[in-house]
Amino acid sequence: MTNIAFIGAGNMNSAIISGLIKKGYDANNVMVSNPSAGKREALANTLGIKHTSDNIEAAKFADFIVLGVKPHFIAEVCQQISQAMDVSDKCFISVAAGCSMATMEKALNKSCSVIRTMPNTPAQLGLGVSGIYPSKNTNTRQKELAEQLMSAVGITKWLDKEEEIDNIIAVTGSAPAYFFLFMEAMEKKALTLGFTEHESRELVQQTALGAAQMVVENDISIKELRENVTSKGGTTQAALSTFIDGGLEQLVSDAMDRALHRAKEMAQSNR
Ligand SMILES: NC(=O)C1=CN([C@@H]2O[C@H](COP(=O)(O)OP(=O)(O)OC[C@H]3O[C@@H](n4cnc5c(N)ncnc54)[C@H](O)[C@@H]3O)[C@@H](O)[C@H]2O)C=CC1
Ligand SMILES: O=C(O)[C@@H]1CCC=N1
Repeated sequence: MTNIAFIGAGNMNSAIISGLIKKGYDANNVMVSNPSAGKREALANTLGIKHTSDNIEAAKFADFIVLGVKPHFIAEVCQQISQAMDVSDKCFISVAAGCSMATMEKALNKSCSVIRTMPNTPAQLGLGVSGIYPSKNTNTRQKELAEQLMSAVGITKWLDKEEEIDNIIAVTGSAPAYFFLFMEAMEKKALTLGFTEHESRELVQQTALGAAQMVVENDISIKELRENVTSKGGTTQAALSTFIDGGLEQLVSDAMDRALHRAKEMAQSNR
């Protein structure tokens, strides 16, 4: 089994590591590195993986290095590692939004393999979606490993162009938060209707789960599923017309455009 190092013990790397270990990847082959001890130790204690505060130690341990730090730290971490060792046989896989392949390749200063991936936090449950875009220097074995890593935590979509990573951010990377925002709003309203906090959450989460599962298990379109709930002149139609009159579809489209645009802006400032 290949040793994998995760640089950063934050939300995204934790989600991937949890998913990977749940899928049966040997914890002895996984090391996480993070400067502060709290999240790193909690993760290591829960999952039995190795941990360190030293990125160099983690990078020496592994051939496959997952960069899960904020986008503006990616180049700095690449530089730190490439200055400390020969990285030519290593594969760097970045989960960062808004940090380009060119920026990483420059910071690594070697023609090693770099892969950009864009997962999302449902990876924690094995229900993630990851876009994957490999550099020209990535060999078949490294691509297979990337596929093994990301498919352990959900479905994968290999991309032909780097720009498509930004589209994936808008459609899946940021998108769990869109649904959470909607569920939060429903939960708040349920409270005002007299349900307890526990009841409000349970009612909303079960409805969201049921709706998502209906989409998964039915061959009919999402539009048709919606129409099946909507009796003519009934309560659902009354609710939906409020969303439609409020411009929900345009709002969603604008929000996704904003995510896309922000990814490009970040890539410029993280050069
Ligand atoms: N949270 C999400 O839903 C998603 C996040 N991403 C990407 O994942 C990356 C990380 O995001 P989050 O996990 O949300 O952030 P986070 O803030 O939860 O995690 C970042 C972690 O990196 C650590 N760190 C900071 N500097 C470090 C260094 N020099 N060496 C090692 N560790 C260091 C921090 O202590 C922190 O634990 C970002 O680049 C983001 O674009 C991608 C897809 C989804
Ligand atoms: O908000 C962000 O920038 C990251 C990338 C996708 C999800 N979270």
